[in-house]
Amino acid sequence: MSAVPQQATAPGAPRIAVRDLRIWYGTGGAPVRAVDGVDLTINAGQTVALVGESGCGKTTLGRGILGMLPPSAAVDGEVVVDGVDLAHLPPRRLRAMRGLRIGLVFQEPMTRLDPLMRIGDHFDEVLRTHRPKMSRAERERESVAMLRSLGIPPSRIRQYPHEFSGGMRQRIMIGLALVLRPAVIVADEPTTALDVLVEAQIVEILAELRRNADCGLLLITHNLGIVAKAADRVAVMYAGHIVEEGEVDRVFSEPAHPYTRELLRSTISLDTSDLHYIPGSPPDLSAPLSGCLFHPRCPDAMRVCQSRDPGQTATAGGGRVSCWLHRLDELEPADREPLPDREISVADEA
Ligand SMILES: Nc1ncnc2c1ncn2[C@@H]1O[C@H](COP(=O)(O)OP(=O)(O)OP(=O)(O)O)[C@@H](O)[C@H]1O
Repeated sequence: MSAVPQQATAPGAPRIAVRDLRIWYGTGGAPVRAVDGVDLTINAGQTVALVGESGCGKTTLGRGILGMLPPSAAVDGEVVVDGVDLAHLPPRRLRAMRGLRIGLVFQEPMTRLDPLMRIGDHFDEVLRTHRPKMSRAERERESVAMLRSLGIPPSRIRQYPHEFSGGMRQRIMIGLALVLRPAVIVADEPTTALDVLVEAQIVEILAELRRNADCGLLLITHNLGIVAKAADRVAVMYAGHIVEEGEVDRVFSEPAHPYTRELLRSTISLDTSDLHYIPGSPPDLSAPLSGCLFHPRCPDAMRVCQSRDPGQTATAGGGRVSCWLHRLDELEPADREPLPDREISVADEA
């Protein structure tokens, strides 16, 4: 497969910086704090995977970055893309930025491609809207180059979406996001609707994208196998917070947070027939707990964990973790005692 077109941003320069982002949904009762003080940076050419159990806020964070939240959501904090804070842009300027600076890859491409439009016309429309000065010939050249870079023969440019396989349609979606050379692409579960073989192709494309394009990619996925193959860094989300972030290899081989460790254990392994799961369930985000939010389910919980937020501690390789186990030297002996009433939340599950 040939390379995705190159851009001029210095390798490793930040393309997006999310700072203290908070997103909550007003539901009539207490607000649901779906994203609660998230910091995240994605550099040029870097893929950051966002993982965590269902309901921990991954999609809300992705949509917050894209400025595509429902009207019931309120936002505070910063989403800085190439120096512009998107979280505080008026809706019209935000719409212009979206697509141009931030691309989006959806789970199910068929719902996003117009069945009555040829593939070439999809590319043409995107380029015409966002790059009005481009000539027709230039637009066609760009479209053909993009299709070729994604392994789709340019001869198919006049075909309709239904003439492509599911995997090819997803590649076309990736191409439509990439053709504008955005600073960052958000891909929310891009392989969920695909079979295993096609999923492997998409993973390869995402890995290729990481090597050759200089945009940043936020990859939201439940599939830790994909994270291992396609991401540079992983951010582990729990109850609206990023509890651990770091290089994929390091986080997977030496998870610093008990939640990360339990999440990794809960994936089905070919080496074992045991199916491990994390007892209990994530907290109600409209009535957050004090202290570390994972403490009711944490096998390592200490007394301090139920009352005091652990803040963030740097880990090796430029990572970070929010866990008192990494700040033991700051604790009194009484703080370090194991938490006696943890079984309550496990019983809740039953
Ligand atoms: N439109 C909405 N209105 C109110 N609450 C919402 C809305 N969307 C999501 N939520 C709540 O926000 C929290 C985070 O949901 P979100 O979909 O972001 O999690 P997720 O990690 O992406 O889950 P999944 O992996 O199942 O997609 C959940 O408690 C969810 O019920």
